[in-house]
Amino acid sequence: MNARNPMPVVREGGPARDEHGRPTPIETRRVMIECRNVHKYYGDYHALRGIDLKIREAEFFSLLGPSGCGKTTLLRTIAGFEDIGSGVVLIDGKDMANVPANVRPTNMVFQSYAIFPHLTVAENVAFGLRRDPRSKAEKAAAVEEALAMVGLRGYGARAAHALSGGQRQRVALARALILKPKVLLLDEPLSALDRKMREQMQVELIKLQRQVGITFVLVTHDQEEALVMSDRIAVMFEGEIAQLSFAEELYTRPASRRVADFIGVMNFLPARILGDTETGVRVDVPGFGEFEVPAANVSRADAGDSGPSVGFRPEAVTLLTRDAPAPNRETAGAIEEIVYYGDMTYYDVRLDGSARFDGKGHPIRVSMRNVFGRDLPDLGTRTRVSWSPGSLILFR
Ligand SMILES: Nc1ncnc2c1ncn2[C@@H]1O[C@H](COP(=O)(O)OP(=O)(O)OP(=O)(O)O)[C@@H](O)[C@H]1O
Repeated sequence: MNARNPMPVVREGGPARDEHGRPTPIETRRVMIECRNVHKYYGDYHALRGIDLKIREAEFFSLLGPSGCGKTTLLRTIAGFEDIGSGVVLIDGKDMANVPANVRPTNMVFQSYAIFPHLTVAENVAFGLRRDPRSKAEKAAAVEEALAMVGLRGYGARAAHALSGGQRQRVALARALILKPKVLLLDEPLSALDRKMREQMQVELIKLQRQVGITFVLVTHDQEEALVMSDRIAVMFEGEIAQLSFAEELYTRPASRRVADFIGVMNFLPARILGDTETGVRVDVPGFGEFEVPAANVSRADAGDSGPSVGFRPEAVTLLTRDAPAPNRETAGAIEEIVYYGDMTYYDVRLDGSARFDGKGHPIRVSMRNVFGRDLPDLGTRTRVSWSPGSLILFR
């Protein structure tokens, strides 16, 4: 805060901002949703196993995990559609124990848009205001404002059944936002859309969330969607949170091999631990040889049955073309698979000596941006891979 501007600038419903108008860091914001040791049973089935989390003001938060991990159950628990076995759910500091769903400061948008096809767009949006005491004219203005917010200005008189999937989801969003909830809960809202529309709506949702400045909680099983949209992400497996981190940290510093495997593509190679040093851990990895993994890259999580391994992303190593400058470290190998994606290509490279531990050999996946007009290496070509110990993570 500076002298000219002693009060934090607070937008309606949004987070506090610094003197440059930037939102304050998420960790310092007010807690909007808190779960303390939440357990949920369906009969004998233990669906939520001690959920602890804090979601903050004006944050875009995602619950990510495979089918059946409990993310929808957790979202419905926050909304008040599910009773919990034990634990506490607080919203904006208030215990929700005896607060029914319809009076919680939350609103939910579902995958199936749940709009009424026989009503107009405006009638659908106004449905949220049916118990609102405001005058007809005031409500009509609010509807128009909500439609403008989701990019549907002037669509009010249209029949809802004549809309595209993306437009219907916008109507559902407008209907949820018109009630000015403190929290918007989104259960796989984009999963019914085709890829192009989904990507467009992802960007629009991010913009919308910034504009309205309220807390969004998104349920998704799509890791790319979670990374694109979220400030922070909770990865869930079997009713538990395996990692709760900022998107970039989750990708670059997964807390366990399982999280690493779930988020994006990750190469794993078996590692022999040679010993701890003052600055890290010395390892021996087939194809890479002996080197030291810096302490910051040593995962604290148990590697489990699979034994110690090093993991790295396809973009963490580089395929060297003939004219490349001298690399950090390099290993030779042969390209045994090529998967072309237009803007980039995956190369599966079998490194020399990669079969040293178990005789099987382990191809690694390397990604490379395609440069227009430059020839791509062919299948079977000998190549060099450049890497550095700092871009590998040790799971021990
Ligand atoms: N009403 C219910 N009665 C009994 N079991 C349920 C009920 N709802 C969910 N479950 C079970 O609880 C577990 C978690 O379900 P939930 O819907 O929360 O998973 P999810 O992570 O959202 O998965 P998906 O992406 O498939 O929806 C699943 O094993 C599911 O079968």
